[in-house]
Amino acid sequence: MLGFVRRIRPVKRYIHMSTLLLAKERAIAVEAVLRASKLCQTVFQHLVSAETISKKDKSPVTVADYGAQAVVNSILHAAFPNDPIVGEEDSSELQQNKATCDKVVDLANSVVDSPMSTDEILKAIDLGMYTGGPKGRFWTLDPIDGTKGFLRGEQFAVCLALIVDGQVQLGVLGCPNLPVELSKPDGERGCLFTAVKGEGAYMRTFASTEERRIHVSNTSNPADALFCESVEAGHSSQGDAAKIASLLGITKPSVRMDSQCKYGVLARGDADIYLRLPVSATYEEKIWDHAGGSLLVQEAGGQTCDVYGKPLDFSLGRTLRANKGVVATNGKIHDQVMEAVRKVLAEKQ
Ligand SMILES: Nc1ncnc2c1ncn2[C@@H]1O[C@H](COP(=O)(O)OS(=O)(=O)O)[C@@H](OP(=O)(O)O)[C@H]1O
Ligand SMILES: [Mg+2]
Ligand SMILES: [Mg+2]
Ligand SMILES: [Mg+2]
Repeated sequence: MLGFVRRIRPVKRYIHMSTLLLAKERAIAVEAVLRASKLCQTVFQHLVSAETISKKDKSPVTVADYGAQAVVNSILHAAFPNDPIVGEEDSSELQQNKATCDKVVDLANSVVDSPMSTDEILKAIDLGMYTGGPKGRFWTLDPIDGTKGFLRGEQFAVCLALIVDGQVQLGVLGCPNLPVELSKPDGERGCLFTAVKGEGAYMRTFASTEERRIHVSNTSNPADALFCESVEAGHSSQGDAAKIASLLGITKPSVRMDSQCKYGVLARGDADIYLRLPVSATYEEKIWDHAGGSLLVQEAGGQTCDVYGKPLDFSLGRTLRANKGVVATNGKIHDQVMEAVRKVLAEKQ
């Protein structure tokens, strides 16, 4: 009996220690995402579309994008100085525009404890230039995912994830404009989703620190499923999503939403399928657009893969270059959804 106790004790201690270690990363990530979300909310509420700059890829980038990346990166760097960061933005264009740069500095300093100089802010943004890869640990940040949603006054998210040896271990999504209950759009808004690998998925509101465990839906008949997809028609790939829905017998209109908020609503059971079909042969999905959200769905009991059924591979650099598109479901209807995706994609060959 004593021998048995001796054998299990070290195991217990190991589990406890690993949870504690993860707890620091989780707490810092939550703090960073909440502060960046606060910054985004300030801009969101006083949005002036003239403040957007057109980047080469024509996606709108706002002062909030840069400010949020500066805030998250500086908080991460203070807590984990050796951790590299794969962030969406860099400061090259910002450095050419002093007026925007001054706004970013003021905005970032409005949510951090110790004010940073312009130079410190630019350096913090550029901490995000890591290339990613298969070894070691790094963070990946999308300071505002769904910039188009942000500019339209709809859904956007601050998305942060920790990747260790190619596996997503922690994901935190701040969704400042997401209704706490999707069916009550006039009710409270602001949701924070957190998932640690092996420890489940959680949601809290911005107004309260109380977390509740979340789970995907129980929908087991694909015909009853609710689809969630991007607002951009282009991401639905010329009616292919509609064909897939029709093969599954789905008659309900899809919920269209920008950003990784889609993973959040799937994880908490408000939708059953998130479909992201490949938009072009050459587009590679970015790791920061999927890392946190895909872990969240898995930890809530769902499944994620690409349109060919391959696991999302976060070990190949800044993009998911081995994958095409994304399919995320509540798990129960995953096989039927994948079968319909296969059929519709095969018709195109
Ligand atoms: N051509 C193309 N194909 C696929 N994906 C693209 C493409 N262009 C951009 N992006 C990325 O989509 C991110 C926004 O995803 P959403 O799901 O919010 O899309 S949508 O805006 O509702 O269409 C968006 O993230 P943000 O830039 O952070 O908003 C982009 O990384
Ligand atoms: Mg972008
Ligand atoms: Mg994005
Ligand atoms: Mg972004």
